[in-house]
Amino acid sequence: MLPKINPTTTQAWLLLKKHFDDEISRTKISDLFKKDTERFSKFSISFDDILFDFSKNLITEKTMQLLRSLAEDCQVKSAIDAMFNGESINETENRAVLHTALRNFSGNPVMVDGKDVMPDVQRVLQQMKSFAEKVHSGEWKGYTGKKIKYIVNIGIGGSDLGPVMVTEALKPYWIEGIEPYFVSNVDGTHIAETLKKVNPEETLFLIASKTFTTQETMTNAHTARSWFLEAAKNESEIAKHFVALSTNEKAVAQFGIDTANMFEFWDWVGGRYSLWSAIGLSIVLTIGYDHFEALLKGAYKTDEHFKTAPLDKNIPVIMAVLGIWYINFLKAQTQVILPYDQYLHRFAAYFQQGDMESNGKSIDRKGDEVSYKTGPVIWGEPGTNGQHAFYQLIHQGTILIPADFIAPAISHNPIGDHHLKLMSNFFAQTEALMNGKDEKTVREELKAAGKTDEEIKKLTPFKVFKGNKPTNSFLIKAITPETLGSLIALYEHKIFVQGIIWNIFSFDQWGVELGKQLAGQILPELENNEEVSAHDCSTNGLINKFKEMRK
Ligand SMILES: O=P(O)(O)OC[C@H]1O[C@@](O)(CO)[C@@H](O)[C@@H]1O
Repeated sequence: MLPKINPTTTQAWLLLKKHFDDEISRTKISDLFKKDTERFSKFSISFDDILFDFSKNLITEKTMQLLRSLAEDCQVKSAIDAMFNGESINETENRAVLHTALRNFSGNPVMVDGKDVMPDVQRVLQQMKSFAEKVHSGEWKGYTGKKIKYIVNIGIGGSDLGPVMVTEALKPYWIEGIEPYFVSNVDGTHIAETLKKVNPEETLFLIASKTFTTQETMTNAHTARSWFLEAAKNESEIAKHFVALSTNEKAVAQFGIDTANMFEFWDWVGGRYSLWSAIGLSIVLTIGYDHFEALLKGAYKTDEHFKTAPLDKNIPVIMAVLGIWYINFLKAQTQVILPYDQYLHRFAAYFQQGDMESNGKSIDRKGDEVSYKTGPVIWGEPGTNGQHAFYQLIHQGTILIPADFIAPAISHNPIGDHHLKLMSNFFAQTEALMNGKDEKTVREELKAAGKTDEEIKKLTPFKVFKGNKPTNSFLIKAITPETLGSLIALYEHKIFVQGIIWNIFSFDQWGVELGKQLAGQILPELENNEEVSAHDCSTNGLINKFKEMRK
């Protein structure tokens, strides 16, 4: 069981509040750098091919000591051990939380309810490996004897976002002749547009669903099945073109997929933490098993770091407590993730589910309403595009937005001077956010530009940058399967630590149920032309207008 400590009752929380009021509220990050030339070395950590620089945060050594104390007061270390040891820390669903077991290369067992789960984990990994080898070699053929070329993953949320993000991030590693596609939305456009790009003879559908009951996925799966049978005619051909990734063998069989073509995973794997499991089959088919294993090993390295590093040298713990510092003491409500790497264009989207579905909670582990802020809004776009979209607000807006900057030192596409220009922006933005530009400098620049005194007086307020905007920088040697695995796991564990300190349960998602439930009630109302009146007048009005528009 997890500790049930209200963080606001800890001594560290009270001291942090005083620390902010007495010191930090009047501190400038740029001044801290002026006072301490060793600041970068004090507040950065090298972790294999990843440099984590957190020196451009609004923190002092005292801040970090107090934040570490907060983690200690909230018993973060024992919670970490409880997770890795397979305790049922997902208490509302009475499940363990063991996505870490999926990438456990220690050789040690992982016990769930008295059983070592590692033999099953390794069996499924081997099943994924040998299946992918058959597909890639052409041993596995479609119903007309052709090799598989198109992989269509049908899934949503954790059964989609992870495979999409990883296959996009690792595009340089794609296997020649394999094209992955992902269908998630129940909007018919999604599958319609995808099916235009593939053909039945060369397409393998992966029906990815932990529960195998999700409306969007089942609807898309049945549409794909009908589309396929229009060409193949015989239901016996389905087995060559449909496999299932699920925990629900019964539902898979009921759908009509041979359970021999099922790649299983288990209820102790959360959907948003499942890319390491059978849900990752689309990744294996796209980049090959060896690269998928490297991804797992990268995450495993982070797991070992997370388990063993002291709290003040523990990257996920530092990421987590910095987030709490900004959310609970400096009143930030969002966190932006800015990967300066086009291949990582779905990285922020992935952690929208990972973070917001984990920590978007308002009831604590005792069942009481929390009295403090919890999970932030996660958002972001690749650099430099974000600079031309929303950096105005980050630089000169009225809300504090802590930012994570991520970039590879080495590009997979070293064309001309593109990468140096990208990186010059990466370095410049965190510097600009920290230092800003003061009034004196603005006036001098305007004067040098030949502006009149009147123009200078008028323009200066708009051109001042207050600065003092906090950022983290992750400088990665190159985005490879291994470094990507490590990076993803860093964020996973950051989310875990924040949930522990916020005294919430990060591994259930009851908040997604009500909408689905009401949609199930409304759907039959849409299937006839009768006027509805069972809802509020807005919902009634909208539904009735919808019907009118379609006449
Ligand atoms: O994998 P499945 O069972 O189809 O669930 C898909 C997604 O739906 C949820 O919103 C839960 O209902 C996410 O947590 C989950 O990743």
